[in-house]
Amino acid sequence: MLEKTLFRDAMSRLGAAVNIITTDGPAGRAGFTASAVCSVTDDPPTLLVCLNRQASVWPVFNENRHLCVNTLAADQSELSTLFGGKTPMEARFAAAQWRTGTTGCPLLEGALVSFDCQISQVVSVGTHDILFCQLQDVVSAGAPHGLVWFDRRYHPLISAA
Ligand SMILES: NC(=O)c1ccc[n+]([C@@H]2O[C@H](COP(=O)([O-])OP(=O)(O)OC[C@H]3O[C@@H](n4cnc5c(N)ncnc54)[C@H](O)[C@@H]3O)[C@@H](O)[C@H]2O)c1
Ligand SMILES: Cc1cc2c(cc1C)N(C[C@H](O)[C@H](O)[C@H](O)COP(=O)(O)O)c1[nH]c(=O)[nH]c(=O)c1N2
Repeated sequence: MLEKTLFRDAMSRLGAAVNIITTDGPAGRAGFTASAVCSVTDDPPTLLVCLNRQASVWPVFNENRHLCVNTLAADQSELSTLFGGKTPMEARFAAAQWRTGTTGCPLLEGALVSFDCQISQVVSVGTHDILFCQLQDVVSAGAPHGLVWFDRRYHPLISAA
């Protein structure tokens, strides 16, 4: 089998949007940073999120069955680091402004776009769960200045006027 480090080095060459995945419900509120997010199908509108089952947030997402994918703007990289592990949950949420989406999940103020979803299917592969998420609502912001995780660093993505 291919060395884990070889795989990670290769994957570091794939630029990806940076997202904060949030949830709220019977198991409480939680959020984590994810770059493993991808469109699946537009009928029904579905995306996927890969979540490590070792993450402290895993039991919360597993019980709530709803999540919101908040795609970060160029000026939100510090928030990504905060939600990227180890920080207590209250401190993560205290660093930004939120409102409640139609599913009850937290929507991040200033995000490029927020996909409010119901988890429709879960498939476990190795260390991760693939969460298939059916869209219930979508909220887009104005200026699309994005944020990309590439070569183990953040890069602003500025849309030409
Ligand atoms: N898909 C993921 O779970 C994922 C993705 C990015 C970053 N991370 C976390 O952030 C830390 C720092 O990442 P980095 O990009 O600076 O360096 P890294 O060398 O750990 O990772 C390089 C790339 O490999 C992939 N990757 C990393 N950990 C993975 C995992 N456990 N499962 C599947 N793919 C994985 C991602 O595409 C990542 O950008 C990682 O150690 C990891 O804990 C996890
Ligand atoms: C840029 C970037 C990108 C990702 C991550 C981190 C960072 C910094 N992390 C790790 C994830 O955010 C972290 O494991 C969770 O915050 C859970 O950490 P705790 O277990 O709560 O400390 C992550 N984890 C995951 O399960 N799927 C993913 O796609 C990603 N992507």
